[in-house]
Amino acid sequence: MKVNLAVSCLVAMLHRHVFRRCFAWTCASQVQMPWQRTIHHGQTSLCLALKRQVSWANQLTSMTRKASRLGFSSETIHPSENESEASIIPITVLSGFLGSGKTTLLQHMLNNNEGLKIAVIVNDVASVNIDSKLLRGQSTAVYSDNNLDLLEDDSNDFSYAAPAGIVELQNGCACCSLSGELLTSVSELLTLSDMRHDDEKFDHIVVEMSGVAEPRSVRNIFQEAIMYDMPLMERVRLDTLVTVVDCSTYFDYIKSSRAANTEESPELFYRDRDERDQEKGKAELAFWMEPSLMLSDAEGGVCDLLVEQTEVADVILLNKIDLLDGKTKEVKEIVTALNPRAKVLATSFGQIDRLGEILAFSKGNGVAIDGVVDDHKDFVKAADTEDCSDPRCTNPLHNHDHSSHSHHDGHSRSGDLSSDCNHPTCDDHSHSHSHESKDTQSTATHAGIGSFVYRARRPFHPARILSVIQKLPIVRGAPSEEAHEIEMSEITTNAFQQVLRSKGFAWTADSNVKALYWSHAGTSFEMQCLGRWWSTLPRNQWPKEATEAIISDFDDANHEESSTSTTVGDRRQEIVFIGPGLASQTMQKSIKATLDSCLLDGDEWDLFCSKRTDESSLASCFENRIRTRMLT
Ligand SMILES: Nc1nc2c(ncn2[C@@H]2O[C@H](COP(=O)(O)OP(=O)(O)OP(=O)(O)O)[C@@H](O)[C@H]2O)c(=O)[nH]1
Repeated sequence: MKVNLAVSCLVAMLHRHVFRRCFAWTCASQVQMPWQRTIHHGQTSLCLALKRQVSWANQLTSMTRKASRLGFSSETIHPSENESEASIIPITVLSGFLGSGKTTLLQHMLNNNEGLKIAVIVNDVASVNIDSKLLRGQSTAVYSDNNLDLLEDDSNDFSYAAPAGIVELQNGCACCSLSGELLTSVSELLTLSDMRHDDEKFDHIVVEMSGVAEPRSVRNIFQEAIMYDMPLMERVRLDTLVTVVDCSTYFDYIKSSRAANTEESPELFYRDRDERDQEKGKAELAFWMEPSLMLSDAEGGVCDLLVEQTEVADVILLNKIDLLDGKTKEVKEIVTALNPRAKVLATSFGQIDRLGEILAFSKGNGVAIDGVVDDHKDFVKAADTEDCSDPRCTNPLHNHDHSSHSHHDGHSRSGDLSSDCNHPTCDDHSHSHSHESKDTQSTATHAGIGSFVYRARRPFHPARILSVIQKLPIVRGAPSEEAHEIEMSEITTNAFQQVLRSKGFAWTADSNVKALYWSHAGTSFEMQCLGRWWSTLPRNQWPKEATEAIISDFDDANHEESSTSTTVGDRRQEIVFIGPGLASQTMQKSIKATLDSCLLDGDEWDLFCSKRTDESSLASCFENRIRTRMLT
C-alpha cells in the first residue's frame, strides 16, 4: 500500500506544476468572461446570481429543492444519475475564527474516522503552516513536495490516525490570494485518490480554512468552477460548510469594533510575540496582511467576519463549551438568530459524536449552492415565521402557538427569562405579567434575540436614512458627518443600538434603477449595489427559469414601467433586523415608525415620480452620501 501511495505521490507531483500552470492560465483567460463584461456594462449582478442558478441547476441534480424555491420547473433539472453521484467526493469546509478549534476538530475526526478515508487540505495564512504540521505529525501517509521522506518512514510512533492525504496551502488565504490554489489542491487529491486501490480511495475531502477566511468567497470559488464547466466539478462537490465558533470569545468579538488586521489586533494573528516578530520581517506577508485582501472591503472588522462565518454555514459547532459557565444557551440563541438554517452542535475540543454530523451532511442541498439572494430569502422566511405574540396578528406565516412559550415577547429562547412574560392572554400564574412596564423598560431586560422584517414600497430619503444608520451601533462604513437629524425617542434610539445585524434590499431616492443591499454586522455597515431592479429590464431579458421567483418580489405581477404606473415592481425595502429584545412588539414598532419617517413623503414622492426616468436628476435632487460598493 505504501509503495502504491509513493508512486501515486510521485505522479501527482509531476502533475502538480503542470496543472498549476494550466489552471492559472485558465483562470487568467476567464478574467474577461462575458458575465464579467456584463457587470461592467451596467447589467445586474443579481442577474448574474440567477444566471448562475440556472447554470447550476442544469449541472447539479441535487439542486431540485433550492431550484424549485427559485421557480425552476422540474423539467430544467436532469434526473438524478445515481452512479455518477456515488463516485462524487463530497467536500466539507471548516471555517471559524482564529483559534476557534478547527484543527482540534479535524484531529478528532481523524482519530475517529469510522473507517473513512479522509483527505485534508489545510490553509494557514502564515508562512509556516502550523495546522498542517499538527496533522502531518500524525501521519505516515503524507503527500507534500518536501516531505516525501516521511512516506517510507516506519519509525514514527504515531498515536493518532492519519489523514488519507494532505495538501497544505500556506502564506495566504484560500478564499482570496490562494483561491486558484484551492481548486488545484482538490484536483491533486483527486489524482492521488484515482491512483489508489478501490478500497483506498478517498471518501471525503475536508478543507480547513484559515481563521480569517470568508466562507462566501470559498463558496464562490466552487460555484464559478461549476459555471465554467470545470471537469473537476463532475468529480467533487462542495457539500457542507461547517463553522467552528469559540463560545468563550464570541460575544466579545461580535460586539467589538476592532478591525481584523495585524495592526489593530495582532493577537488574533500571531500565537506569540516571537511569531509576530518573525513574520513581520517578511516582505511577502504584506500581501495577505492587506485588510482589503483578507476581507471583502478595507473597512471590514472582526464582527463582520464572525457574522459571515456564522451565517454561511450548514453546521455550526459551538466549541469550547467547557470554558463557559452555563452561558451556552445565550451563544446558541445569537447564533441561531444569525443563521436559522444551520444545525447547531455544542462541543468541547471538537468532539462530535458521529462524522455524519459534519461529513456529507448537506447531501448537495446546503448553503453551498446558495447565493446572496437565497441567503436573504431564507432569513426573511425565518423572520416571517418567528413566533408572534400579537393577539390581533392574522399573518398566517407567523407561529401563534402561545402554549410553547418559546420565543414570544418577554420569553427568552434560552429560558433564562421564562418568568418574564408579557403575552397579554397568558394565564400561567408562574409568569410575571407587568406587560406595560416591560416594553418601556430598558431593552437590556430582554435577553431573547428577536428578528423582524421591515418592508416598504417607497424609497428612503438618503439624508434621513443616513441619520438612522448613524444610530446603529456602528463605527465604520457610514459617513460620520452630521446628517439631517430626525426626531427619535430614547426608546427608539435604544432599539437601534440593540440591533446586532441588519441586512436586506434597500431603495434610496437618488436612483430608480439601483438595487441596493444593506448590510450591517455588529459595528460595521455597508451598502452594496446588487445591480438593477428586475423591473427595469424587459421581461424577455429575465432568465426564463427565474421568472416566477422574480415576480414573487413584485408589488403587482402586472407591473409596467410606464411613467404613469402606480406600482413599483420589485423595488422595495426588505430589511431583516436581528438583536436582543427585538422580539418585542414595542421595539419593532418604534424601529418601523422611524424607518417609515425616512420614506419619501407625499411631495417628495411626487417630485421623485416626475424625475424617475432621469437618473442624474434624481441623484442631484436626492443627494446620497452613503457610499455603495458594487457586489461582485
Ligand atoms: N478549553 C478548550 N480549548 C480548546 C477547545 N478546542 C480547542 N481548544 C484549544 O484552542 C487552541 C486553538 O485550537 P485550534 O484547534 O488550533 O484552533 P484553530 O481554529 O485551528 O486555530 P487557527 O488555525 O489559528 O485558526 C488550542 O490550544 C486548542 O487546544 C475546547 O473545546 N476547549
